[in-house]
Amino acid sequence: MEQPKEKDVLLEVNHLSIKFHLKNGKEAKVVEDVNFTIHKGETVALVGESGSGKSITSLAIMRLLPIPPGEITSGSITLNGKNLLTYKNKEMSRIRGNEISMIFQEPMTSLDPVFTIGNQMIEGIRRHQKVSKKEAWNKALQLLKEVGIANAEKVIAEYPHQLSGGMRQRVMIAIAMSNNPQLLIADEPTTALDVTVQAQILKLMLKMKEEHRSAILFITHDMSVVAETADRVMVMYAGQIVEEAPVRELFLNPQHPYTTALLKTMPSLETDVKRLPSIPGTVPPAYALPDGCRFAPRCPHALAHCHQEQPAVHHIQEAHKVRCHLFTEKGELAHDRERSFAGN
Ligand SMILES: Nc1ncnc2c1ncn2[C@@H]1O[C@H](COP(=O)(O)OP(=O)(O)OP(=O)(O)O)[C@@H](O)[C@H]1O
Repeated sequence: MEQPKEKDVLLEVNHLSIKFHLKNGKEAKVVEDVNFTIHKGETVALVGESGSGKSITSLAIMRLLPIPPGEITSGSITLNGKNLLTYKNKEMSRIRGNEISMIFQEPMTSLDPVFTIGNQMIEGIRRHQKVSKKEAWNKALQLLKEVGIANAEKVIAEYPHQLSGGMRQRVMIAIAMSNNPQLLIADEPTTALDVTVQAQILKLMLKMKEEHRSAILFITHDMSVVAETADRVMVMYAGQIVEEAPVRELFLNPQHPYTTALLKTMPSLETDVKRLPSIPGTVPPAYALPDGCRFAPRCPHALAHCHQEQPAVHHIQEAHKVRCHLFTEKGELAHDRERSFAGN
């Protein structure tokens, strides 16, 4: 993909921080000072282990966070220059399913079991477009064909439970694309499917994205999926983005020790899949974050300093940023860290 231009900015998340007020009186800082931009037509992956805050970030963009107990403590989420956080609920329901759509891991949670696929699709289309029932029906049928459902005339009259997991996810993609969204948020859309169907669904999402000229925010914990889909990658750890880079750059030149560790969890042709490494330790809970760098307790390169002070974000290159004490202000390896790397 060509270098995006400033005027092509679609979504801007600035200094977003979110906390949850827990029943035991504690506070959980689930997202902290998250900043990123998505350009028109771009596919951006948000990657990280379970519990890192990926879903909470996407729910905040959709304005679907449970508030309370959730609270957006700072920041803005701007779509086409307008801050979604200032919208009234009614205005936001016009944006949702229209300018921004979302696909979840488990389609049964979004599909209504008591309505046929056709009725659900028509409802969604007519909520945002002034078309007759007949026109909406034809559009639904055409979309089902576009997502590769061969017997669309039969499926349109069926109920969600009558379809396989892969078919339901195809239907969800058809519904998500039915109003030509500018941004599609896909939260682990293939995790529940078997490997062959996963590959088909990923291919289909990218095809639909091209045809409808949408951008995608792709949420996943799977680096292989990132390699196949994304233009740009953001790595999230314990509520913060710790590294961001174009996909090729991230895979060839990862800088954050967490990114390096995540990449090692990726199967390759040479790896024995049964012996795939996992990252030692776990993501700290958002109500008990460590002092200093949040990854320091698991980091093989951590020094005393890392356990005391939060690292700032450094630019390695224009589009490559990393939040780590390994780097000085100029984005160069810090002296003492250079020695630590050399020793490993
Ligand atoms: N309703 C809630 N109340 C309190 N804490 C919550 C709530 N929902 C999520 N969290 C916490 O927010 C943090 C981030 O969760 P989130 O679901 O965004 O992670 P994730 O990276 O998407 O993980 P996964 O891949 O498992 O979905 C976790 O520590 C989680 O326990």
